[in-house]
Amino acid sequence: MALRAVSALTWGLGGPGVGPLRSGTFLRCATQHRLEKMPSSIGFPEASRRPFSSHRILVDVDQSHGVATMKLKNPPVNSLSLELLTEFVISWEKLENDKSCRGVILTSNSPKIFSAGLDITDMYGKNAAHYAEFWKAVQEVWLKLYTSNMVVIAAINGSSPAGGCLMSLASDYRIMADNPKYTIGLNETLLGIVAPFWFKDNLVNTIGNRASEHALQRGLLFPPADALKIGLVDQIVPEDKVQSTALSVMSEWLKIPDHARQLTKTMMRKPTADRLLKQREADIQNFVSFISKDSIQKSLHMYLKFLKEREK
Ligand SMILES: CCCCCCCCC/C=C/C(=O)SCCNC(=O)CCNC(=O)[C@H](O)C(C)(C)COP(=O)(O)OP(=O)(O)OC[C@H]1O[C@@H](n2cnc3c(N)ncnc32)[C@H](O)[C@@H]1OP(=O)(O)O
Repeated sequence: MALRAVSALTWGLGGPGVGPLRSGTFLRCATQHRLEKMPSSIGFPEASRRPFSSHRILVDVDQSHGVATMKLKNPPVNSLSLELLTEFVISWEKLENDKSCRGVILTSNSPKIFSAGLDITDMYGKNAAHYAEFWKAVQEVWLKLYTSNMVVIAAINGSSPAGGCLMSLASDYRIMADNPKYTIGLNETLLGIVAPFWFKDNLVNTIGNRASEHALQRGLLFPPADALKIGLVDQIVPEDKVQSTALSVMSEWLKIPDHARQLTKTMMRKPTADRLLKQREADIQNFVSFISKDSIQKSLHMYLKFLKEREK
């Protein structure tokens, strides 16, 4: 609340930063000054924190800095189940409605896995109604992340295949733990399934057409250094610095006046989001008929078996 109040009083605009005063001079806003002093390595002072949570989502809002940290918590591998996706949307809407929240750091509660991607058990052995509900929830989470007015930074503190990679791609900036054991990428073809057009669009917008063609066809999973090389992530940092780096990057992004940044983001992303919005129902039907095929169910069965039986 305090952030909006200061900027609205000063310029009559929605976001802080550098803006024109009535006299025509320019001044740095008090909020921006506070952000520059934001401690990036020690976390938030207790007094300004407001945590809330559900079974699978933990949120900690630092109201004085306008930044929330959202952690996925779905052991053992943070798979994106229907329940998690549903809880995600509810928590996200809560943050969108909180006028004091200008940025979200999206991360995982598990130390080694950001997210194992879509929960395969939600795509295997269920009925058409379940598949439709599940896919609608996947679409909703992507649309919320991709079109959010808030600054979204993915703090990728572990492996991030498929749907986990998609959540990162939908963020504004990606910071990954520099551990060669972790990988990130859209590996759908390895499961015998196909990344839908909007996964592909988001990837192409991020790393370009040729790199996407290569990565998607082969279902490549990139270790952090390679992900950085192709622009799949923006920064790699030692494992224990992921959260503090995310906080300091966030403070840089929040120096930009919200209204200007938001309009720019909309200009860049709306055509891609609209492509899905225009054919959302058809995309659900495509998914349901594709995933219900015997051959695809067989592939998923084999993949689950492979996961259970492979040597660790
Ligand atoms: C036309 C177009 C239309 C549309 C066409 C359709 C488009 C669909 C798009 C799909 C997008 C996706 O995200 S598909 C999901 C892709 N995800 C993946 O391939 C990741 C697979 N998982 C892994 O690689 C690993 O589990 C990893 C995350 C690195 C963690 O390794 P660990 O060694 O720590 O853990 P594991 O022992 O492997 O896993 C622990 C348990 O979790 C299970 N598990 C692992 N990943 C799981 C998952 N995604 N969903 C469910 N369960 C999972 C394992 O089977 C184990 O079960 P138990 O043995 O019983 O304990």
